[in-house]
Amino acid sequence: MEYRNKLVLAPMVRVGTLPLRLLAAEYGADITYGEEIIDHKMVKCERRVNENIGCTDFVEKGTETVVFRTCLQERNQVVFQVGTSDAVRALNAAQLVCKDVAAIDVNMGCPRSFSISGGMGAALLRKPELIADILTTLRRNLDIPVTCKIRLLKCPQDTVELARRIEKTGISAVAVHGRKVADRPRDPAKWNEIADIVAALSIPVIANGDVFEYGDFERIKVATGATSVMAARGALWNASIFSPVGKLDWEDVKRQYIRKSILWDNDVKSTKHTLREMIMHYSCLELPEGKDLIKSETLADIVRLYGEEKYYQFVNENRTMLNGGHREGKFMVAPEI
Ligand SMILES: Cc1cc2nc3c(=O)[nH]c(=O)nc-3n(C[C@H](O)[C@H](O)[C@H](O)COP(=O)(O)O)c2cc1C
Repeated sequence: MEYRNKLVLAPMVRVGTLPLRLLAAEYGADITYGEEIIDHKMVKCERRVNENIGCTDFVEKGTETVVFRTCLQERNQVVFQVGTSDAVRALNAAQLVCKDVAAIDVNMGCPRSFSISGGMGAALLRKPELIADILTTLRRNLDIPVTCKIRLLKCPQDTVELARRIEKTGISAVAVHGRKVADRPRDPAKWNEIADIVAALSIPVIANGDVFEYGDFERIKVATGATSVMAARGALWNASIFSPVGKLDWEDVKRQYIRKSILWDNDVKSTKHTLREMIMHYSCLELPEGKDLIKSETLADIVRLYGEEKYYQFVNENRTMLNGGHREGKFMVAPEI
């Protein structure tokens, strides 16, 4: 996969499942990261081709829990992000999925206590030897590109030093979230500190932080010198941020997202969480839509809430026809109803 001059959908837990990834790609994202999946969880999964939906699932053995769902359509652009604190376990997780995705990324930026206490995410930033072990092990044993996503350290010079060590492992690119571990999302991203890293490295840097409009892609590129740009919240709120013709009305984007959730039978928790975030940004959860969404327990409830019964019925009655296209390498497109 080529990492230069790309628009990238950032990894987002619960949000970056198949419907949002495909929607972002339709609007113009070149590379789409999946949500972080912890290696412990992934190694308990088996790969299953899901003939009914027309996708490939990684399902926790002994359960029907889908941990990761992907499809042929995104094969050349989807990145599997793993949460890990151990090179061998990370490799085992990556080997399960590497034939179905375009690249593997290691999360080295997550500040949540769950990650830190497990030695994962941002905890890795303090362990350059372990970083080198994980990245080198993945790179030597996988045929697809390996990358990582970091945050800034307290001292800019230390971040540059760490980035140089990361580059030496031979990975294909590094994504830099321009915030420090202790920073909150409302703190402005430090584009100037991303620029220091870009200046020090030869591999592509993917700049991340505070991209909310299409024009911000160019602004952050100019400010940092980075070749590629990654957007998280801007894309979660309105996936058409990737469209060069400008953002579409969020109600239209929301409808497309719901239809993709139906088409790919998305986990209701993911669909609900993503819609909740959109509503909280553009509207208010206290209004009837938000209240009804909170009460929804199944995808069918969400279908009723948004008046998508006809579409739901069409998809469910025509899965065989839709999936036939998938098998032939064409892609599933349900007509407008
Ligand atoms: C809902 C949500 C979930 C996130 N989950 C992940 C994740 O799984 N892995 C990761 O590396 N970063 C995760 N992040 C961080 C984003 O990828 C990104 O680095 C951060 O939000 C800054 O980008 P932004 O200013 O465009 O939002 C998440 C952010 C949000 C808002």
